[in-house]
Amino acid sequence: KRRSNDDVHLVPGPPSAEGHWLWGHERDIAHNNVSGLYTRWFREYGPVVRHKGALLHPDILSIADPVTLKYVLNDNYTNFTKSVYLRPLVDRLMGKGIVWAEGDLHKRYRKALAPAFGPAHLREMADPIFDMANSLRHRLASCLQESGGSSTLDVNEYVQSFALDVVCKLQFNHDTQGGTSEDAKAIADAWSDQINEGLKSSSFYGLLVLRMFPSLGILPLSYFKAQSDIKKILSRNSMKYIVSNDSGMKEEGSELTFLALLLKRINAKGATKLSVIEVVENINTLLIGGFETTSGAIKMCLYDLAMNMDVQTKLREELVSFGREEPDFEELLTGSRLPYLDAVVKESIRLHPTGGTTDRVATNDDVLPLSQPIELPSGEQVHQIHIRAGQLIQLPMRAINVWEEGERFWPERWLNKETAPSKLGGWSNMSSFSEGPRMCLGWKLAVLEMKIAIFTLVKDFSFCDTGDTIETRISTTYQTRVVGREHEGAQLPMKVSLLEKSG
Ligand code: HEM
Repeated sequence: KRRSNDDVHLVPGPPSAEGHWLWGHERDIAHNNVSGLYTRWFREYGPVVRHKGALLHPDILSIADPVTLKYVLNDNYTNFTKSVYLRPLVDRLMGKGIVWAEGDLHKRYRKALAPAFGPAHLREMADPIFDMANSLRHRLASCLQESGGSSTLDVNEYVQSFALDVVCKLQFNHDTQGGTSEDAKAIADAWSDQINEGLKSSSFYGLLVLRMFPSLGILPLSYFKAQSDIKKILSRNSMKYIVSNDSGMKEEGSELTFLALLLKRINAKGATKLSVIEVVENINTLLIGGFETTSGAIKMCLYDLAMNMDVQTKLREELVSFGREEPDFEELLTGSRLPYLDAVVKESIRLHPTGGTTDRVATNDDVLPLSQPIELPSGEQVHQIHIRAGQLIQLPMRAINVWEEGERFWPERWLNKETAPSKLGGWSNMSSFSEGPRMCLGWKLAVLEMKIAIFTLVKDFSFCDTGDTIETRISTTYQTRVVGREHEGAQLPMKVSLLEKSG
């Protein structure tokens, strides 16, 4: 009945026979590098692709067409919610905050949270972020000095401690002392447990079964338990600051923490009023949303530089010749004085959108517009796709970004209007932070943090490839591990050396 009522069956895609009878194409997607299969399919079949779902799930649509994306994420976004696969996962990890919310609740949260990311507040964040980047630089330098100036390190670990440092400082004005405080250790350990659980094949099957039977989320499986543990730790942490009335705010108007800003909403009147529980769930959301994604982006940028030493050298020359210890907020955000740093960061975010992939489900029947018609074998052209309520749509961000622009790491593309991406919506015509009314709220902070970290680290250290083959997988977000040493879990080894001038 479904097939006769919509156009999904007309959309081209990989043959059903290529997919597993029970797991469809979804198992192959999960067992390939992030977005790897989607990239191949978009090239082969065009920017809208149909593939087979697991466990007899109706066919799934995956989209890279800019016109269709704009329709789903922007023009008619209220008709497309996150799926029963994604929302419970978000709830288990961080609660029913802004990432989980839909409809009016989402609008209310967005209005309440947006001021935390306004320009005035962001400007105040740059100095503390530089302080934490310098403390990371010292930690790394002293570790390398102990081993003669050079060593193979899991860059993941160092960058994660920095990102956690930053987010705890901005949330609560809590100093994690380079990730060594009790609170920071509890969060980091619980986080890496759930990432490593998520990398196991069992979690892939577990999540698909859960998509079919959402109520099974209460089963005591280790992956689900690891996710709930994170939420418990985060909520306990947030409540501690709320109950002790220590929001980290020193005085009105100065160093406003996220928590202080949100606590003001408890006494607010009207649409932006929040309850204590709503504050906790949103603070948890900002902590996780701001921690893992940004640390992933910094680590992947260092990896890109390690794999492209000519780019690393060219970038270092720009940073060293900058002339001052630190660029200011505007110089960082606009890239005006550091154009190559800006290009490197954009190129890395294009190739490694650390949010990984996201999805949407149509709540009502709808018609998807296309930028180019689909040509059927009969020669007939399909100019739009009728879909039914319940249609699942995948948005594989990496494949979307590389579909027209290519997979080569080439920062120079951003230095010229002719070669810079221009077709997609979202920041710098990329899907990495999504687009429309649900676009990433923290994108400016993420870019600021990334640039500060890369600026500070690349001036003083060199990052080289170890020769290990690195594979990328999604476990909540974009993860890396070493082929042949998958059992060691998420990691990103690199040979890091202290450059002479700072020795
Ligand atoms: C490189 C780092 C980051 C990336 C790649 C990233 C990516 C994304 C993406 C793709 C979404 C949309 C997800 C969807 O709708 O399905 C999103 C939403 C969101 N992000 Fe980020 N993010 C990053 C950093 C941050 C930071 C630093 C924060 C805040 C501290 C943050 C807070 C949020 C919030 C609150 C939302 C929900 C927005 C809404 O639904 O209205 N993100 N992010």
